[in-house]
Amino acid sequence: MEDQRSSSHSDGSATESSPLFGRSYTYWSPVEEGVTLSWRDLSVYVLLKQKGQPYKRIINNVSGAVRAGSLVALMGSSGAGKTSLMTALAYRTADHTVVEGDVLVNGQPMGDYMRDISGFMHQVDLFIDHLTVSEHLHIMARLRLDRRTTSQERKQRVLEIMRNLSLLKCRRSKISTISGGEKKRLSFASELLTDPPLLFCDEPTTGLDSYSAQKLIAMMNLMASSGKTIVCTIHQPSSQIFKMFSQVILLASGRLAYMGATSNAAEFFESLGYRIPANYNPADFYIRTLAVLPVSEDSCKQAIKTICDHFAVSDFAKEIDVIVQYEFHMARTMQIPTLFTKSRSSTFDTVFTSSIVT
Ligand SMILES: Nc1ncnc2c1ncn2[C@@H]1O[C@H](COP(=O)(O)OP(=O)(O)OP(=O)(O)O)[C@@H](O)[C@H]1O
Repeated sequence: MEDQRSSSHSDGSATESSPLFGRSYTYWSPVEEGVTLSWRDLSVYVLLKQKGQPYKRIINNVSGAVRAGSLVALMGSSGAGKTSLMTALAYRTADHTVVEGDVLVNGQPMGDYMRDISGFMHQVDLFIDHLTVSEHLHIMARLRLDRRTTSQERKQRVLEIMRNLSLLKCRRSKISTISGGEKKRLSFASELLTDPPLLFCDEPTTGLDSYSAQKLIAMMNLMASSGKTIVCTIHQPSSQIFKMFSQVILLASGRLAYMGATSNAAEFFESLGYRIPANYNPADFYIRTLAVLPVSEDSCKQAIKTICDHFAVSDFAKEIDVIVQYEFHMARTMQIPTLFTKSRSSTFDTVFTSSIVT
């Protein structure tokens, strides 16, 4: 039987495959193989423009990995750092933001190519209201698809996307007249035109009724099972929607409170004495447990710190760490430089260590 870890090409060159993903490291092709995203010691800072406190740390030294074919829920109470972490992983941070740490995409340091291999669905839909659904998608196809794509191929792609996202029946409707659910699906469709292997979605279900939200996440789940990697920030998913996510990342005050299989989160919280009451939505329970309530701010912060500290040394964290270490080890073995620092301003170095507000 062939050894899964190593094989050789017809040209005799050695190939090392990840025992975790069966992926080759001798060439880099996220489109063919799906994307595994891994990050190590990632921190995000924002520029405050205040005297004496120029930077505030909003993501605090987190490491993690998301496998190809996963649908990941990035959750936490308001202000926990969900959007900040996701935009950093998507290489789409704002100018006033500094990201420190390493992010690898299938063992390669992330870079400007992220825009070519990933889609980003924004929380707020930006459309020209008087266009029809079909017109909007044709314009987006012209802008986003490879220049060599023929007009016939573009038409075909738009038709296929409308069919897959149940937009055919409203294709001739002006965007101003379609429903909230249809708008969300149109926004998602625009990101899917180029068929990116990696998708980031910022609160895709906000403003949707439960049926439309479930339908959208079910579509994402289907896409993930065909190999895409999809990361979503999400607020208050129903139990049914929450179960559709294979992995969950729980953030609290910029730290990791849990990351791993959605189905294992309850076990971790239970090990710390937080048992989900019967008939309670697990997603709501985690968010409540990690919320800082104004009436008991200090004790909430202490409880959150305890949870994050326990998670950092838990078996769940070790499991993730194995993947992260492996990805970085392979990058090192293949002599790929992993250092990644985005939008680091020249003033950053001089003020950095003395001025961080956490
Ligand atoms: N430009 C900024 N200046 C100062 N603070 C900021 C800035 N951007 C973000 N923050 C703070 O960083 C923290 C994390 O923000 P982020 O938007 O990532 O949180 P979130 O979990 O996505 O929140 P929400 O669920 O409310 O959208 C918040 O406390 C926010 O106020």
